[in-house]
Amino acid sequence: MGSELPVIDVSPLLAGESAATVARQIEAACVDSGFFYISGHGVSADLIARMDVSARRFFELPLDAKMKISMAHGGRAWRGFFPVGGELTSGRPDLKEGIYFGAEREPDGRPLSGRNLFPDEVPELGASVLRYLDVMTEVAQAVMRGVALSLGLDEDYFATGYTADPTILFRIFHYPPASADEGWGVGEHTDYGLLTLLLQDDNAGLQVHSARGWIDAPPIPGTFVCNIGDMLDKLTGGHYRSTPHRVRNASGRERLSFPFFFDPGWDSEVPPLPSRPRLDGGRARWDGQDLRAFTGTYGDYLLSKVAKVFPQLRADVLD
Ligand SMILES: O=C(O)CCC(=O)C(=O)O
Ligand SMILES: [Fe+2]
Repeated sequence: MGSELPVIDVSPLLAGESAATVARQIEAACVDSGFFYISGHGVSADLIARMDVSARRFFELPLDAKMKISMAHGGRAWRGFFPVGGELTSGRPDLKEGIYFGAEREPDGRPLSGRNLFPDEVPELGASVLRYLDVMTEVAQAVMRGVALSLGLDEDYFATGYTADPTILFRIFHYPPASADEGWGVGEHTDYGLLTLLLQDDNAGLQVHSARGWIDAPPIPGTFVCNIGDMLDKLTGGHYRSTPHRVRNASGRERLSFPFFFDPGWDSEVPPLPSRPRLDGGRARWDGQDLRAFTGTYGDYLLSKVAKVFPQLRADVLD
C-alpha cells in the first residue's frame, strides 16, 4: 500500500552532510500537511523487532498481570499501563490499551518526571525501551536540525534552546481489531509538542486530515511516520501545520504502534519565532483553538491537554 505523503531520506542530517535538499523537502511537507515519512534514520531493525516481540508478550498477559504496572502506581511521574477505554482522546474512550514511558530519571519535582514502570513478567521490555529512547532522541534531534534549516535558522537552533532538555514521552499502544461502528482506536487530535516519530507494525490504521481530505498513512517498511505538533505550528505562526489525525484498526489483526514524542523543555515558553517566515492569514485551526493565545510554558500546555484525555491526571499529578 502506498501513501500520498512524501518519504524523506534524513541520512544527510544524521551524517552531518549537506542537508539543503532535505530541508527543502521538510519545508514542503510541513507547509502541506505536517506529515511525512522518514527513511535513512539508521535505527536497527533488530532493536525494533526486540521491542515489538516483548510488547506483544506484555499485551497478551492477563489483565491483572498488566495492572501490576497500572498508571495508578506511576503517581506524579505519569507512567505505566492503562486498559482499553482508559484514555479519552476526543472525549470518548479510545479502543486501545497502552503503556506510558518517559525519560528515565530521578523525579525532579516537576510533574511527569520520574522513573518508568516496567513489567517483571517481560523483563526484556525495559531494556529495549530504554535503548529505543536513546536512539530516537538522536533521530529526533537530527530531524529538528532539518526543521531548523528549513526555517532559515541555524541548524542547532532547537538543540541549544527548546530541546536542550527536551520533554520526552513514549507510548506503546495495542489496538484490538475494531469495526467501523465500534468507534476510534484514537479519536481525532493533534499532537502537542514539536515532533512525533511513529513506529507502526504491519497493520494500517492511521488517517491524516490533509487539505485534500482524510488520507491513509499506512506502514511503509523501514520508515517512521513523522509529524509536527502544536508547538511548531505556534512557533511558525501556522506556517507549519499541526494536522489532525486519528486511528481505526480495521485490519482484523492486533495492531501495535509506538509513538515517540519529542517536545520543548518543560519550562520553555514558545512564542512565535523572531524570523517567522510568512504568516498564512490567520488560518483557523480544526478545533477553533488559537495557539497564539497560549502564553504559558510547554509544561502548562501539556498538562492542560493531558488532563482532558486522562481525567484522573488532575488528582494524581496536579493536586
Ligand atoms: O497509533 C498511531 O498510529 C497514532 C497514535 C497517535 O496519533 C498518538 O499517540 O498521538
Ligand atoms: Fe497523535
